[in-house]
Amino acid sequence: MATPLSKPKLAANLSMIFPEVEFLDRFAAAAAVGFRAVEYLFPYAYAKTEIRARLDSWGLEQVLFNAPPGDFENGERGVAGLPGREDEFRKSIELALDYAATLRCPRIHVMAGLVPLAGDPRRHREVYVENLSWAAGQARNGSVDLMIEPLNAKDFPGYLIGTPQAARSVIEEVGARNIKLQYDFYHAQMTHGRLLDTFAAEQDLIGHVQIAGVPGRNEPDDSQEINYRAVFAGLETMGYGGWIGCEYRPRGETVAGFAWAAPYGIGPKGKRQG
Ligand SMILES: O=C(O)C(=O)[C@@H](O)CO
Ligand SMILES: [Mg+2]
Repeated sequence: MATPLSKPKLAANLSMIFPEVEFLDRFAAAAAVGFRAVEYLFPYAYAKTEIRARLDSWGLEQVLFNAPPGDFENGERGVAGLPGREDEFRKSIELALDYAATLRCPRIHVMAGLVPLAGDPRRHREVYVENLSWAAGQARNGSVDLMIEPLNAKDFPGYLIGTPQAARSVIEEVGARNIKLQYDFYHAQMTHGRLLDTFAAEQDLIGHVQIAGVPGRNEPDDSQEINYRAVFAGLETMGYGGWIGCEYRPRGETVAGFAWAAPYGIGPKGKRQG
């Protein structure tokens, strides 16, 4: 059995965990079980000062959120790679950077978007590279890194970036040091497996990590395909010291599902990670 990573830096994904309480109350819930950092999809329905106040009240660090993704409710998954949406993209980055400054958040996930069946993937990729090049310049002023994340094709059919290799080729073409890869072990297992090998191959670009069990995207525990004790041990061996977002859908009540996280100080008796 792999030795647990001595102290994986776990961040609570407030879009997925603690659905029992309202969004703004999830900050308190995360702190109460021992988290000291949070991430989530979108803050834009709330005043940035209100979120800042929650972070301060509970002594939490904001480590990631997403740029506005287009019409998310109606299925859009980002506009960065959508031809004809360049103005909207620029406004979305300006808004995200404004929130990032107040939330003191060093990372923004920029979703690429879906290529329609009749679309030309090469054209979408071209627009994606152009948009990211512009956004990287804007983000550099605020010392923010922009993340791009390969998403699996079962949950996100048509998503422009499906593999770490595709992400790498975009990042290298943009050539900006503040564009990084968000490596989500859930999507990686759903798409290609060989998790630690592929992580090692891309590690020079990786700026953030997320986890969930496969196949259900539930708690990352022993009932699921991925052995996270081995993953955490591998990350430690490779010297990954960044945040690990807990981006999963609890099967039941969130706190009752934290048995997997107890060795890392998260749970009903969770003490704050040092
Ligand atoms: O679904 C994921 O995985 C994410 O990290 C989101 O930011 C995109 O839906
Ligand atoms: Mg993810």
